[in-house]
Amino acid sequence: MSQKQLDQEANSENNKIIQVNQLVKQYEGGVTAVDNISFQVDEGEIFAFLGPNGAGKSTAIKILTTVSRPTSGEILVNGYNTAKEEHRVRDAMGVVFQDHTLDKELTAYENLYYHTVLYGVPKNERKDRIQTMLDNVGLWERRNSLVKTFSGGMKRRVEIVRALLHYPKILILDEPTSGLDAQTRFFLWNHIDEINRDYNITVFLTTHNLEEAEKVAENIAIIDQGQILAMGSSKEIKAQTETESLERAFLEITGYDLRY
Ligand SMILES: Nc1ncnc2c1ncn2[C@@H]1O[C@H](COP(=O)(O)OP(=O)(O)OP(=O)(O)O)[C@@H](O)[C@H]1O
Repeated sequence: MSQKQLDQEANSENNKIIQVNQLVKQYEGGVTAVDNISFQVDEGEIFAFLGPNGAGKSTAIKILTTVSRPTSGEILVNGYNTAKEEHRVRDAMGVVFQDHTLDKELTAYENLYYHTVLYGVPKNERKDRIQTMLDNVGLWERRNSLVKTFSGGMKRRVEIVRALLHYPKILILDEPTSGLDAQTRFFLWNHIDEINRDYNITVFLTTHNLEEAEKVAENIAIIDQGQILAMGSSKEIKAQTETESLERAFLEITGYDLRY
């Protein structure tokens, strides 16, 4: 048995679908955006990665999603190294980035179809998957509209569909609800919760909305200045800080000073 197979067997045994080991990222000019962090995410859990502006969340997500490489340390996704086995890692995950990334000049259907081609979804399954998933977010009727005519909430719903079309094991959401109205936020969190429960998809998310994180996440890591300052369930973090809400616990842990 190869080392890779042994590693993967070990991972599946203890169910750690994301393993972050002593991760460091230094940018040119000397900023240490991620400063030796380690944590693990169990398969099937909803994990929230929280921190103030500039804490290092996006930097860590870029490494996790193979967009950037670590200075040292590593991230293993489903047993594969994000810096060395990019394709395997990308196949295992669906990503919704903070900024909208759909092609505005194409229709919703065209955007999604393009993704199924790119990710090798079998040809005879493409239309059905798109129809079922667009239906689930209430947008099948709008499939032939150009994305540039969509509201922010509609775009986000299409982006979540796109992230799921190739049946990933992990869904990565970087501030999925920022700038969206209460109705869309309510809908999206319920949808994410449902996907997680029905298909055992692991969800790794960042958000500045701590109330929403508290409702949806089973485990939370709080990062600031590149370092993890607290980790556990919302209940555990509140108990550690003797606070009543995650928002207050977060402020106690990361401090009350404004960030630049
Ligand atoms: N390309 C870059 N070059 C140099 N420094 C960078 C670069 N990208 C980010 N940084 C710095 O690294 C640190 C972490 O930034 P990062 O964007 O990862 O934080 P964040 O937690 O995602 O913040 P936000 O909540 O505002 O999105 C900050 O000090 C930031 O200024």
